[in-house]
This record gives sequence, C-alpha cells and structure tokens, in this order.
Amino acid sequence: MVIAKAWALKKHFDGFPKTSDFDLKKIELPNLKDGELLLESVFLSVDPYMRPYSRRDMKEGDIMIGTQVARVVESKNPAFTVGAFVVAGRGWRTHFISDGKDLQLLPSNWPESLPVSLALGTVGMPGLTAYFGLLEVCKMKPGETVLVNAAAGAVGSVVGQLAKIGGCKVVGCAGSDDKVAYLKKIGFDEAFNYKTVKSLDEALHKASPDGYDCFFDNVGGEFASVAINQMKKYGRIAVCGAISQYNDSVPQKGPYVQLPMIFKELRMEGFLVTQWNSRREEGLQALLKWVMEGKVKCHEQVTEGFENMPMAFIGMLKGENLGKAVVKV
Ligand SMILES: NC(=O)C1=CN([C@@H]2O[C@H](COP(=O)(O)OP(=O)(O)OC[C@H]3O[C@@H](n4cnc5c(N)ncnc54)[C@H](OP(=O)(O)O)[C@@H]3O)[C@@H](O)[C@H]2O)C=CC1
Ligand SMILES: CCCCCCCCC/C=C/C=O
Repeated sequence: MVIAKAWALKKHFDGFPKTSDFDLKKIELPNLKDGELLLESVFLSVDPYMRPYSRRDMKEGDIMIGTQVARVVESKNPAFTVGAFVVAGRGWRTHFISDGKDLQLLPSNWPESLPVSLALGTVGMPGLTAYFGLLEVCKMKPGETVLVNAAAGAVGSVVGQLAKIGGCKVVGCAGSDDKVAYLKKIGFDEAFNYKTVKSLDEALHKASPDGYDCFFDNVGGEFASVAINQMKKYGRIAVCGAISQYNDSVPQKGPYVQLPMIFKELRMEGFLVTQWNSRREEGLQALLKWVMEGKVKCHEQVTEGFENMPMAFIGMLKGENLGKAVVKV
C-alpha cells in the first residue's frame, strides 16, 4: 500500500503566504484497477499563478494546485510503461493514481542528457508563455526593442533569449545584482536592478533612449505604470502577469493607462498561455531545439525535499529564485 504525502491549503492567504497557511496530509492510495497507473512526483513546480488561483479556485482544505514531472512506478495501462516520465497537473502530492487521460508524456525526442525538470520550465508552460506571448501578443519584429521585467525568472529569461534570437534589442529588469549579471551573461543587451536604481523612469530611458516597441509585462503595478510612458508609438504590451499585485489585500490605485494608450496608439493585451494549447507541440519542439543548440540557456532554482514546498513557493514570490523554481522530491 502506498501512502502519499500532500500539501493542503489550510487557510486562505492573507497578504503574503506563510508556512502556517499550509497543512501536510497523508493519503492512503487504493490498489490499481485495470487501465490505471501509479505515479511518483520527481519534480514539482512552484509558480506565481498559484497565489491568485488559490483564491479563485480553491477552498480551505483542498490540495494545493500545481504541476509535476512524475515517473510511472506501476502500470495497468498499456499506453504507459514503468519508468516513463510525464507532466501532470495533480497538485502538491508525492504520489497519485491516474487513468492516463490527464497526463502528457514528455516529447518523444526528449534527449536523455536533458534534465526532465525542464519540462516544468524552459521546455514547459513558462517557456510556452514566453514563446506565444512574444510571437502572438507582442508580435515582435527584427530590429525592435523589447522590455521584460522579472527578467531572470522562468518566463522572463526565456522572453529575453527568444527576443535576441528574433533579432531584437533586449532590456531586462530584475531584483538583484546577481540576477542582472546573469541576464548579461545570457545575452541581454541592457539589464538593471529595479530595486536599486534611483529612478526607474531614468533607468528605462538610459537603457533605450528611443523607447520600447514591445513590453512583456510580468509584474504590473507601479513598474508597468512607469514603463508605459516609455513605449514608442504603436508599441505593443503583453500583459502576462502582475506579480507585484498578487499579495495585495487592498487593490493598488493608478496612475491609469488611458492617456499613453491613446496618444501613443498602443496595443495592450492580456493573455493566458492556455490559449495556445492546440499549438503546444509546436512551441515545445521549438524550445527544445533552441535549448539543445545552446541558443537558449536554462537555470533552475532547485529546492530539495517535498517538505520544503511551502518555503520554495514563498521564496519564489519573494524573488529568491534565479530561473525556474522547482522542488526535487
Ligand atoms: N499569462 C500566463 O499564461 C502566464 C503568466 N505568468 C506570469 O508571469 C510572471 C512570471 O512568472 P514566472 O516566470 O513563473 O515567475 P519567476 O520565475 O519570474 O518568479 C517570480 C519573480 O517575480 C519577481 N517579483 C516578485 N515580486 C515582485 C514585485 N513586487 N515586483 C517585481 N517583481 C517581483 C521576482 O523576481 P525579482 O527578483 O526580479 O523581483 C521573482 O523571482 C508572473 O507574473 C506569472 O503570474 C506565468 C506563466 C503563465
Ligand atoms: C493545475 C494546473 C494548472 C496549470 C495552469 C497553467 C496556466 C497558467 C496561467 C498563468 C497565469 C498567471 O500566472
């Protein structure tokens, strides 16, 4: 008999999540029926969306939402062999049973040398967010200037590298000097620490005196309010995330976007990566190819131990991660 461990939401987050908001549960799993398989999580993802989605989709006592790379440990389903790796969306659990319908096998050409954890990051949902957000929302073109914030994170680091591949100039902002050094190492043309610059407005202007054609916004709030004034005429803003607002108990107030939107004739579009679920394979194959060619570099912030999931999640929200934050079970 297998006893799974799982993290539940004990108490809805009030402001910044605390470790006391989580509860570690033990769940006894039944024997497999025909068509079912038993899986163990090998890597679990901690993502910003878990913060706003917990309020929208969960009640207290529910297992935390999320995705994992899991290994098949027992199979009564001929489509899945023991040892195969899949991506699943079964929340913060060590083990689970599936009928296979909710599982995505890793691409069949996944190289043995490539860590499977990347299926939660650069060659997974965050990478796809960068890919479709840049191509379909920003509609970047060679020679343009792209601005991205939370640039050293899972999505932002891929945004910058794809924009370079696409022939753009890239400016990235991140919250520590180490992150800024990393951005320069992976090819960003300009990068600065938004926490230590005297004036964000001046820093953005210095990095690109002519302004920005594309702004891939992961942060929202005050940063976005300042950056919008540095857009070029007909610029495009991809509203990907608003992490600076996820922990607010009281909604932030303006400045408001209408005047620069009108006078610069901007386009601003919010999106969810799930919009392109039907093109997932296209995106994964493109990302996998660039990673294998060394054109897209990957960094992961790996926290060891399932018991440390809440800490890893809270740490990511505080900006402690460089690259994709994952937990190794
Ligand atoms: N629309 C969609 O479909 C998707 C949207 N997203 C969004 O993309 C964004 C990035 O996600 P992801 O790459 O997974 O996460 P990251 O790996 O970038 O981790 C989050 C980062 O956000 C930064 N951050 C935290 N708080 C603030 C703040 N108050 N102001 C500025 N930056 C802050 C921190 O970096 P720093 O040190 O630089 O502050 C932190 O490391 C999030 O907003 C997320 O919700 C992600 C996936 C899909
Ligand atoms: C339980 C798995 C849910 C996966 C959802 C992935 C969609 C992410 C969209 C992100 C939005 C903002 O961060």
